[in-house]
Amino acid sequence: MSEPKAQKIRLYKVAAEINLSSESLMEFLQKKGYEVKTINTIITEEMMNDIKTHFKKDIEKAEKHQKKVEEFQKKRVDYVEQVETKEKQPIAEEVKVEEPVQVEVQETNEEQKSEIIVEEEPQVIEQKEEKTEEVIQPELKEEKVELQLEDQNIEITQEETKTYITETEKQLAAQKKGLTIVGKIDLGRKKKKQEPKEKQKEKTQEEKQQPQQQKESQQPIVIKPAVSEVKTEEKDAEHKKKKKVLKAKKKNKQGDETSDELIPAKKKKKMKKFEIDKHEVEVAIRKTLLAMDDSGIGDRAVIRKKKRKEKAELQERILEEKELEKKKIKVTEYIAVNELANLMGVSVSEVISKCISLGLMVSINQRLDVETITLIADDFGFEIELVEEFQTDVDADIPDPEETLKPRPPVVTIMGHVDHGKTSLLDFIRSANVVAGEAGGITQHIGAYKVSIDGGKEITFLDTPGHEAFTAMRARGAKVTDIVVLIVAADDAVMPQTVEAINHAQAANVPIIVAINKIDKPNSNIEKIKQQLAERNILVEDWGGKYQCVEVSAKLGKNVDLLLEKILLEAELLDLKANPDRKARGTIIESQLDKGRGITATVLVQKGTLKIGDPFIAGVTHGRVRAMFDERGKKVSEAPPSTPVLVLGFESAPQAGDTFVAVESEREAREISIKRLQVKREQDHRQVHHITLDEIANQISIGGVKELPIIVKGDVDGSIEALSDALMKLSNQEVQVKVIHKGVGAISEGDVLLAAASKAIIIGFHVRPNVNARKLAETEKVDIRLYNIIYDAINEVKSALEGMLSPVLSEEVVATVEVREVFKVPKVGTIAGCYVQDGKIDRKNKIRLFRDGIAIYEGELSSLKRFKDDVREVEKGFECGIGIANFNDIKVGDIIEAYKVIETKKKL
Ligand SMILES: Nc1nc2c(ncn2[C@@H]2O[C@H](COP(=O)(O)OP(=O)(O)OP(=O)(O)O)[C@@H](O)[C@H]2O)c(=O)[nH]1
Repeated sequence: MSEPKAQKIRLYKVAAEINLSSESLMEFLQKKGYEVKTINTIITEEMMNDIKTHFKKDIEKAEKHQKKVEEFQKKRVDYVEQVETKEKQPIAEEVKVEEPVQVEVQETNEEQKSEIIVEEEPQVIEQKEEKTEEVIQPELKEEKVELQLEDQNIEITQEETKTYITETEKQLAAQKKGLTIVGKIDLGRKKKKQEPKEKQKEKTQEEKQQPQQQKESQQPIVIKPAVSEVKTEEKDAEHKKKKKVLKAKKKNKQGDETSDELIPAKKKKKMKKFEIDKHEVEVAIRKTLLAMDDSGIGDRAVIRKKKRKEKAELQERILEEKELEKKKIKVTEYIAVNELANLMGVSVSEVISKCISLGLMVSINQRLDVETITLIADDFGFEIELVEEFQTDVDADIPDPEETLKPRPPVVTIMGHVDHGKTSLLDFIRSANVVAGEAGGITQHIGAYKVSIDGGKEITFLDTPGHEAFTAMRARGAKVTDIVVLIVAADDAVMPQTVEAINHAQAANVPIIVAINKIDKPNSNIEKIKQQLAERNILVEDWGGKYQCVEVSAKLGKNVDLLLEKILLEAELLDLKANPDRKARGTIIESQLDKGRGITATVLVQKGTLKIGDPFIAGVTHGRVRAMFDERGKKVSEAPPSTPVLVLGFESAPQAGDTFVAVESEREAREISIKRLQVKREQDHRQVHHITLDEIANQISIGGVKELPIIVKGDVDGSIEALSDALMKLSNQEVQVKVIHKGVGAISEGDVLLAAASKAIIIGFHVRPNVNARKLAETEKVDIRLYNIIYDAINEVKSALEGMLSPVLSEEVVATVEVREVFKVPKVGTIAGCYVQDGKIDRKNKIRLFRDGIAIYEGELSSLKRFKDDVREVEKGFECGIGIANFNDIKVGDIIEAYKVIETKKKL
């Protein structure tokens, strides 16, 4: 009992003590915010306080009741003592049979006590038993024997009751530890419930019989108490004792038929004092029993089992749903390959190879259509859910009625391997056009331009950068391109990127015109190129194929006009038409951050006519056309189909490849933009989540992958895409390059924070960090690298990656030297006179000293001399003097092996 309160007070016990079901108490505590899981939960002091406050009335009631019981008990004990004192006096003869009866009385009391104050019971019982024996022994032994024989049943009952009481007492005593709230009535009741019902019945009947027995035995017993009340009680006890024999007999013969009705009203009145308490107790017992019947131990176990089962089922269902949820990915149409891979938590290469197996040549940043996305997702066991916001009416590309269509210029993309002459060709065409057109116009790079050919015809060229890393741009080019000019240098050959270009064009079902360039070069071999193209299923016209072919010299401009003619011819065949009299619709070619003008983007209008003041939506951004410029920086007010224009008025930078749609009102534009942004945010969020998963998965499969997270910021969207693409391509099984963020604009504090959090480096292409970002980068130790040339960025990252690959250290023995003499030089130490047997020993070499074939020292040279001069190296066949740093124990016959450590960086 002296244990601290906080210990071992379990919920069910407290519940019992305040006459409450454990479940109700649990519910109460749970509502209070406690973590209560079972009825065995230990009640903390805090909980106890809450309980006390909330169940104040119940506790008070219980306490009141307890007090009453105690009072009663006290009186009872006093009375028993009185009786006992009297009995010990010579009234023995009359009270011969009294003892066992007294036990009976006590038994009844004990029962009550067991319900009330259990701790005291064992003593009471024992004492009384002893007393009984004591009294009996000197008295009529015969009777006692007879009584015992006759009363076997009763004796057994007594025994059982005692055992029961002792157990109850023990349990309660254990339960009582540390509890201050009394009110043990329920506990007793609880235990009582466990007692066979018959026994309870018996007891109740015994109790009920008492007055009757009293009545019956009243006459032969002479009792002398002075106070009438005590007298009555005494009589009661005596009668009970006497009647015990009768009762036992009765029991045997008639069973338990005695009822309350048989009790005379008078006696009942006299008993009232006890019966009030008794009644209360009985009511309480019945209540508790009723409550317990509802949730009896057996029932509770079943309920618990049921609940557990239900819980398990629910959890299983949740898990299943989660699993299903996991297998469901929300995508928007034209999601890029890498985004799709991230969403599915698979590697990009897996998605790409899946695309290839579907006959699609794709790059990392290439956007996919719904059908492809569905097919790929299905292959990886994912279900796709198309996010509607990206498919609003605005996006629905409703075909225009035939009669509204008018011819439009072809959009041409020049593709080819590096250095095969793309830029030269584009430049020649442009410059020739400039000369032919408006002289003096300053050519601006806007990613696309339109040229006018003699006869009023026009061709729009997409000026996609010619670097191999610009795969994404090419892919995007193919989406808006009507014709691809495949350029192959006649002095070179069909190269990997030539093949890639062919694949892209064919995948997009875009006709190809072959331009064999550099025919002015003496080593040019046109036929070889045609041959190689034929091997790739590109059979040129003069070889009997369908592909138009022009042999040009971009440098000299030779046959360039012919090429343009062929383009127009091809366009005619394609019968390119668009409705210029509708709201414009096009594609973002690239977006830039212009110092003076803010965010600008090149839009290639594909349908309708874009006018100044038009509200528009482009990807997740929107705006209103504030101004438009052509590639010469000339302001234009209208842009008909196939016209590239630099548009001002974007709210934020759009992405290359985004669809540009002019809408009726700015409000509509804003609403769609907000919706799209929400979807995008959700997607980004999910993507980050999946990247993490991907990382983990990869880490497991690869076994500790090292990775380099990168943030790419640049001035032009196209360059960013290309750079990111190229950087990600540097990934291999050992090192993963992850572009965790990319965007147009200066390097901001946000970028630095992101880099710090992700241990990423920032690559700025044509952009710089602002002052705050620079300061933050210094404190956060974030590496910001700025480049103006794409190659440099790629090469540096490549070397960074090589650095990350643990270098391979190897040794190379460079010389074997024999010690032939040993000199002790004061203040210097031991110098060995040596002969270089093999190789060439260098002053910087590391050495190992072998004696009898065993390496006894490893270290460095302290001196290397030829005669008296210090030398850097000594060659085979020469003598030299060698001093070993921190080592003097050199002996004649020792062999010095000189070696150097070679650190080989693993190449990607
Ligand atoms: N002799 C000769 N040289 C050419 C011709 N066309 C291009 N060149 C040269 O080839 C080199 C590469 O030409 P570019 O136009 O830069 O090639 P590119 O395909 O645009 O190269 P990237 O932009 O790096 O992809 C330059 O030095 C050009 O001068 C040509 O018709 N004849």
